[in-house]
Amino acid sequence: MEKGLLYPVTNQFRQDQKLDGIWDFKFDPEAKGEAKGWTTGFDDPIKMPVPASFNDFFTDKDSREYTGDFWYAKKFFVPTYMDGKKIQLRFGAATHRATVYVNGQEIRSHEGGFLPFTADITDAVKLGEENIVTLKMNNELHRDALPAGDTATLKNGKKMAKPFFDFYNYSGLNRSVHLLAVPQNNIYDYSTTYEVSEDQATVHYRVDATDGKDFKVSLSDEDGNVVATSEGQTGDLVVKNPTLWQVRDAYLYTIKFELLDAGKAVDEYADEIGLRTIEIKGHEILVNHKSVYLRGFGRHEDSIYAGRAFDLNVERRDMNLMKWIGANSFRSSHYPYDEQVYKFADREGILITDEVPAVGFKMAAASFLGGLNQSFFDGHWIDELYKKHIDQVKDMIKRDKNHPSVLAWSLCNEPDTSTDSAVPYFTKLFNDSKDLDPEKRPRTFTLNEDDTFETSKCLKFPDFYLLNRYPGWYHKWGYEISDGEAGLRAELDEWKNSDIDKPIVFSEYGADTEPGLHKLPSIMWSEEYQIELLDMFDRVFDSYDFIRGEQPWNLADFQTVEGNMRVNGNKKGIFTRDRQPKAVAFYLKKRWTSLPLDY
Ligand SMILES: CCCN1C[C@@H](O)[C@H](O)[C@@H](C(=O)O)C1
Repeated sequence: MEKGLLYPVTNQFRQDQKLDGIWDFKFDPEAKGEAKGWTTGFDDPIKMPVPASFNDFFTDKDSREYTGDFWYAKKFFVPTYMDGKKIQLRFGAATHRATVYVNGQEIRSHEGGFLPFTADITDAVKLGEENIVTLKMNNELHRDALPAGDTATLKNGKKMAKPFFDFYNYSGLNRSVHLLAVPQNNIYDYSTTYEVSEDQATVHYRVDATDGKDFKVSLSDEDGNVVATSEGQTGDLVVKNPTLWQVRDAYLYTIKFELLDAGKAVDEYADEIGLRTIEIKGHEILVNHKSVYLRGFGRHEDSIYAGRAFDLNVERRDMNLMKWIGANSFRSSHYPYDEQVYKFADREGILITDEVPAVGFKMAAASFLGGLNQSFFDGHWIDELYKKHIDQVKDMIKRDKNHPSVLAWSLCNEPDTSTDSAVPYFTKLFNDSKDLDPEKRPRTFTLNEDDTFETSKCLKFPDFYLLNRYPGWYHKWGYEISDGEAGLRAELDEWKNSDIDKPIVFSEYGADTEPGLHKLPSIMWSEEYQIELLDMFDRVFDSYDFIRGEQPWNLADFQTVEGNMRVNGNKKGIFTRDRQPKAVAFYLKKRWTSLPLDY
């Protein structure tokens, strides 16, 4: 678990320099890089862009599909003005694990390919000189790691990723690398909680520094006017006649913390926050005490060329597509996204269900991807897995807790909850995570269609339900879709007649659709069928008032493992992988823009 995960800033006390660009890269299939001295660099490097997944740049299959150890290296200069500071390297995402060396000195290791970590290199760097950072990385999949899968060894000795999940195992330095210089005595974390009413908002804050509790705190509006001040490690900022952060109508204040030593400022950290509250009341999801109906998508960080790398250009396009279609939310399926995604959503007033990469915890569902047909939670790997799982839940919440756009935390995607062995695992997970978020936002996980009202043994844990349902695609498909609708209604009638009074959001449903394939009457894979399937689901959604959200799968087509069920990836996108609309996009736009924005 990381001590602090504040997003890097430059100010009068801090320096943030990105090391993005071309790095040296080399595969290490024999895992002998250390023995060969690669900790201080290596010959015959491949010139590799960062941030980027390495896979799709290559023209040979062995390189694209490479699984095992691989290395990055980059020379960087540390200016003398950083002398006296704590000097750090911050990696936005190293997928899936990394060991960091600076000038040949091992600094630290990190497990988990979708959350940042910081390496303190103060004692390893040479000031006023060129230094070298190298990373030994590895992208193998294991049942006791997130995301879950296996790594097979083929008869030719090459390793192969066997994901228990439906997205490509893109690997590498997928997000930016920052060279940071911060004061020895620095602010490393803060949190806020809110009370809001028409004429007043109160921001309860807490701020933590490595040494000292003497702080000055201010809150400014979007015009730079200071609207409230406070002092001390904890306190309240009271705003009269506030402009609240609303769904699709965002307003961001700037909170600024100054750390004082003997009355003199020695560090400062400023960030944008939104004044809003999140509640679940009965089967309603409330933002600022007002019921919200979620409409949006499951997504992936995925694009042509750079794979899973964060790309500002793609994110700008995706945000515009979501605004165009009338969406107000998305789930960060199936892993926490780059921090800049949350900043975009903060600005656009879009709600995020933030999901940790606990995906593939279900052998049966993974069977078409090569899993086994048994209960995942009966496995011998569970104890080791749990340590990594809760560690990444802690870091996800620590990193993302101050974003107004974060609505809820999804602690798992489609776990195997129909067996008794899942219950102790989820009991521990929900106990260990209940105090991590100062705002106590709702916690949930997605329920696969094997995990129904009848069969799941873990329905008591989620604060609201995320249902992934695929009648019309994975069963009762084509002309049989009417039986699919009947089955869906039968399950929802059980929820309706039960004593459960929590919101249900449909977090996945959809049909693979080849853009440009038209058929009258429809046929599966045609654009017409995708519309028919969504129209069936929408008829069902409109029949039950406890359904408080619809998030079809997926915003855009995305890459998966190759297989006889995938046509160059998953084609359930409402938009193509190059972000152009399929016919269904116009159907959804008409439905969603007919609803008030803040409905
Ligand atoms: C059946 C598993 C649920 N869901 C997970 C998601 O990651 C997949 O892409 C999606 C699908 O198969 O299209 C199904």
